[in-house]
Amino acid sequence: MNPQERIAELTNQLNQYNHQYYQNSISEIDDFTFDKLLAELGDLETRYPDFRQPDSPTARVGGTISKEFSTVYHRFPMLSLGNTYSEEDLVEFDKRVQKGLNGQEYDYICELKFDGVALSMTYENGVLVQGATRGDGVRGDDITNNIRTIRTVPLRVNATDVPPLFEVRGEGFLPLVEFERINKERDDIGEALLANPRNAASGTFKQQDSGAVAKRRLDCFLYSFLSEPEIFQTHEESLIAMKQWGFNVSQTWRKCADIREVMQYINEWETNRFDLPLNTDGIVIKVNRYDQQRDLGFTAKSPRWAIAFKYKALAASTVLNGIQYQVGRTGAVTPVALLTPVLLAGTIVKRASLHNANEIERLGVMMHDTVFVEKGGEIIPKITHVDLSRRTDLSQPIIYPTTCPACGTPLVRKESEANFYCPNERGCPPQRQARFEHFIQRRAMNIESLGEGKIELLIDRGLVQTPADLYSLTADNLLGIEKIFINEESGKKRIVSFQKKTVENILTAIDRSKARPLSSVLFGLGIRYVGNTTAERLADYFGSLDGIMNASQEALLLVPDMGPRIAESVVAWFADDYNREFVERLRAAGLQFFGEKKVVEQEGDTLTGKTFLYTGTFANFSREELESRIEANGGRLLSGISKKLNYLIVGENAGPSKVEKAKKLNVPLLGEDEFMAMLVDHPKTEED
Ligand SMILES: NC(=O)c1ccc[n+]([C@@H]2O[C@H](COP(=O)([O-])OP(=O)(O)OC[C@H]3O[C@@H](n4cnc5c(N)ncnc54)[C@H](O)[C@@H]3O)[C@@H](O)[C@H]2O)c1
Ligand SMILES: [Zn+2]
Repeated sequence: MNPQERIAELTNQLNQYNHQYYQNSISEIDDFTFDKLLAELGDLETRYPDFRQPDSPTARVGGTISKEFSTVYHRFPMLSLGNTYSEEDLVEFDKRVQKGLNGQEYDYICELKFDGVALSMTYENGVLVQGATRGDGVRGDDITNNIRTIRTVPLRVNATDVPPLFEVRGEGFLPLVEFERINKERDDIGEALLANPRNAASGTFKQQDSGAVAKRRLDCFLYSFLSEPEIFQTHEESLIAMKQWGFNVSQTWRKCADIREVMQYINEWETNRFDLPLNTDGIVIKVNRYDQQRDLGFTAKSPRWAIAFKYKALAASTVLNGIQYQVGRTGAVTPVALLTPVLLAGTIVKRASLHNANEIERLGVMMHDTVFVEKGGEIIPKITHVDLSRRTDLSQPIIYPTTCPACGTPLVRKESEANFYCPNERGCPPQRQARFEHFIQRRAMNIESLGEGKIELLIDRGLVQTPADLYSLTADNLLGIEKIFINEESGKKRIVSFQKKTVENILTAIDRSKARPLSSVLFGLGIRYVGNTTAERLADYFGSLDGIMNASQEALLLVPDMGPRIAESVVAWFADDYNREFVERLRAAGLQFFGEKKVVEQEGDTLTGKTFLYTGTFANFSREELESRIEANGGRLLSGISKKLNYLIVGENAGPSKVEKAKKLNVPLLGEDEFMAMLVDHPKTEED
């Protein structure tokens, strides 16, 4: 391939990766490879400037704006950062700075490079008035409502010494524990898992429903302050002041007198960064003094006074000795690689995740291969590739099981799903075990004193078959039973036994669980896709388990935010005699089958069969009032604008993108007065 063709190819390829990454929150390749390709393109363009393409990703910030949000123009451009993975390049950077400053003294501020989404927040008279994404650097998406859900972002700054108009910038992110929690919940109800915290954060910030955004506890670290005129002399001053004003500034930054101290900072954080509550992919080095920053200036894409040093993902090479196939509650089979123990980022790694059968195929990995494992954002490291140079005759193809490793039932693969499933829902031991664990969890029946091997023991002894059996347990059944568990890896023994105190605690917890609300009971049943929130909505809407159990798919779809996939799953679950019998036994045990029906009393039926959505604020209703009036008069709320929408109610400060979209789809717009008129059942006049 000649240089011209290579330049065209790289431009095209990188623009596509950018599109996926920024618009769809998907990484099609890893960052290191992306950065290598981008550097290759940059080199080629320097050598063959005539072949550079007008849309080259080397000269532009990678993102764009989207149609779903209104567009805002940044007062100061939001740029990218030059990056490097090598210390030599850093020394080069330092030389350029030195030269650019003509022998002046300077120092650096080092910060960690937080791996999330760049955010900009504007404050007027101390009040947060706008929050935006970086977009293409010049314009971004107005995501103010979503940014308001971040607890650590002050809605108002109470200090008297802030300028009347200023902007702060930072990195919005999903904390690692939150990422793990969401994925555990998703796994629990059979939802596809989120790929990594960065892409999850990016996808969350772009959601239309800020209520849904609030449920994911996003956070943000601030690293920049902008105002005109400038009120600080140095970046250091700005970090200190922002912290004092109540902004969330990570206290991991450090002032460094020269590039040697910068290197030291880099080395210290190489492994320490894994103890932070979020992913970091490097550090950012900034010239401290603002006047010097100004002297150094910008390229089209990034400041000349800063650079990002990125850590290569920490990798180690080891041998794949075996694969353990784990079966989850929904029957999904997940392969886990068993490795010769190896030290990686300060911890001994023995296992790595392999996700699913596709992943094994993609990697082309064979048993006894030497493989590279990397610690990325996730807690469990992953296998990134095979060291083919070390493949020997010992390597054996991996034969993915066709039957369940736990119960021997032939596995099935549903269309459009990457996982194989064991369909033996009832008899398969790990599935049964996981069903118990789901049932006793805090957000369900809250009998967590039964955890850690106790359920296993009860099942072993034949004391329980289904969670309904818990309600017939007596002290006589339980007292004194015990089992010794031996950890396969460490060989350590653990004794689980039911002593008097334990038995009392468990029986009390079981008894108390009878008072758990309807929504918890419903969640505890373990219906696929019925998470906590869905269970609450169903309970609020129907007010009784029988109501839900006997509802048709159409009736279920009337519940706010209910989609066909969930409705189908609910109907199918209750259609099963085995499940019905389980439910009847829970009823007999005295669980809560009734709840408070929180759905508003019917006022009238003038809106029957019509669908609504609203935008903006209203003189006569709060959001909640508006919603309940729609429902009380037989109407139904939709969560987005589509052809199915009959009316968009438009209030003050309505979202222009919603209005535009409605117009495009010919959805009629209603003013507040027009909507109120619809609520009144017009009496017939004498003339008709
Ligand atoms: N895997 C893929 O498909 C893919 C595609 C596109 C981009 N990428 C990755 O994204 C990078 C490009 O993204 P980019 O243009 O946002 O550049 P960048 O992420 O390398 O650097 C700029 C960003 O760093 C962030 N940042 C974090 N901590 C900071 C701090 N303390 N101070 C200042 N900024 C801080 C800011 O959000 C800023 O916008 C690429 O180098 C690549 O690694 C990956
Ligand atoms: Zn099975």
